[in-house]
Amino acid sequence: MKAAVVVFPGANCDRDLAVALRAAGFDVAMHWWKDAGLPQGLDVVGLPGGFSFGDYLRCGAIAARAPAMDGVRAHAARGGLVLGICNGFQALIEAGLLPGALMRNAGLRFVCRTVGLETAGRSPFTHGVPPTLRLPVAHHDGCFVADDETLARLKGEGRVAFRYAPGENPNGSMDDIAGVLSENRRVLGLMPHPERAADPALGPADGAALFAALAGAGAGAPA
Ligand SMILES: NC(=O)CC[C@H](N)C(=O)O
Repeated sequence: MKAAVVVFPGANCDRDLAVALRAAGFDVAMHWWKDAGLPQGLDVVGLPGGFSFGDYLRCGAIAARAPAMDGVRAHAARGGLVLGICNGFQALIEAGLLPGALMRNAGLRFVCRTVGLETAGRSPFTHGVPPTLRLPVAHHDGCFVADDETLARLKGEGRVAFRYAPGENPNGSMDDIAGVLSENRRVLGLMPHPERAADPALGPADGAALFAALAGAGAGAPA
């Protein structure tokens, strides 16, 4: 199984994401943001967390317009799997691959802590992931908002992949939304960081289940 991680200037989770994907069994290529055209035969494209282009304009706005994103769009259009974590989630929204917006946290502060999550939607990213897990968050623009119609669609179509556990919403996201899926459920944007909690040798490893799900999906397991 093949994966690529797109590296933007200012990304700080690209290596962690590659390590987690490799541990789950993927061959991982690092793909520089300014190179158009992703490697052939990819199962998964990962957009890492961080501060791409210094978070100028809006978080993820410049990354969304990088040459590599044309390849990401083409991969998604073919039904390929795309995982955007934190800044990667922001870039997927800015690129129009996921709906809604990620606004400044409700408390107007950078939030860096571990939060409880509930697995909500069925998808290639959640198959076999336990119903509750704990993952770290680290962001200042993580407050998911959407208009009423979009929110109703996301909920009605089971496209909320993860919610913050009751009382643990760190950023004021509507309906406690922590992660959303595309219409075909093969693009996931997730604010918490599974790649920072994926190796039991380093501490809690609830995030590993998500990469195992992806590996299963890449190998043709049911979504
Ligand atoms: N950890 C991250 O990816 C941070 C995302 C973004 N720079 C923010 O702070 O909201």
